[in-house]
Amino acid sequence: IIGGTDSSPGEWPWQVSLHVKLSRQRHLCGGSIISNQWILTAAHCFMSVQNPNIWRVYAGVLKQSEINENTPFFRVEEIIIHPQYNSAQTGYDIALLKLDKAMNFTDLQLPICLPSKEESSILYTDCWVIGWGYRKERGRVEDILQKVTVPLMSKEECQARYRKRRIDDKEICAGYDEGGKDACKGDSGGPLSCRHEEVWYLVGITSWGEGCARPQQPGVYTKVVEFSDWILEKTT
Ligand SMILES: COC(=O)c1cc(NC(=O)c2cccc(O)c2C)c2cc(C(=N)N)ccc2c1
Repeated sequence: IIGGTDSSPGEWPWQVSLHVKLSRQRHLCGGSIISNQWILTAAHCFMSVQNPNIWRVYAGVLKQSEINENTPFFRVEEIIIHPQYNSAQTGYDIALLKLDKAMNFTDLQLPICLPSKEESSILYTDCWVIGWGYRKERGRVEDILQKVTVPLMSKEECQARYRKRRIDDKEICAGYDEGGKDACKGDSGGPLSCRHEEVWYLVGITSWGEGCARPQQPGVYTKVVEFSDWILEKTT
């Protein structure tokens, strides 16, 4: 996260850290708890590592330094990548992780609401992107979960910023024309959370952007409401 601040314990209880354990172990992506057995994240997180057995899901953590060999984690029983996914830049950057066992909800690990299609006309004005990703383009994974507020923008405005690419209806953009606040590498898969009438909704999944926090280069997110049917089909 560029231009953000430290989060507090329990502020974003749906945020999880996805680690890969090979010879060493490291945070690769974020994700969101959407039920006691399912995590929603980005498909591009799995492009080099599709084997479910090497992934570890950490919930209820604020700092990466809290994670050690004694920290409890969930194993991944199944990775479901959207069948139309090719690359982050061409959309459908969405994936579901089925946990090997159902988690108990606590103050530190709770699900976020999926936006419903009926409410897709809501203009969200209080949106935040969070993660342990880079704080600058040539950065590294951060210790304390960072948060930054970003305004949503129209597809037309986003398309005007990304002339070389096609921004499709299943993507949503957010950011500042002057840059300076944005998600970045390592935040991928994490939530773009928007609060509406005291309830938080998972409006976007951090997907990509040209660099990070550059002027007129907004963050591009998978538009979760466009995948409601797919999510329900796969998780029920
Ligand atoms: C795996 O996720 C990404 O690669 C990756 C690469 C990006 N964009 C880059 O151009 C980039 C950023 C940092 C280092 C770097 O090498 C690149 C290519 C990303 C940019 C944003 C955003 N601006 N909202 C969000 C997630 C990103 C994930």
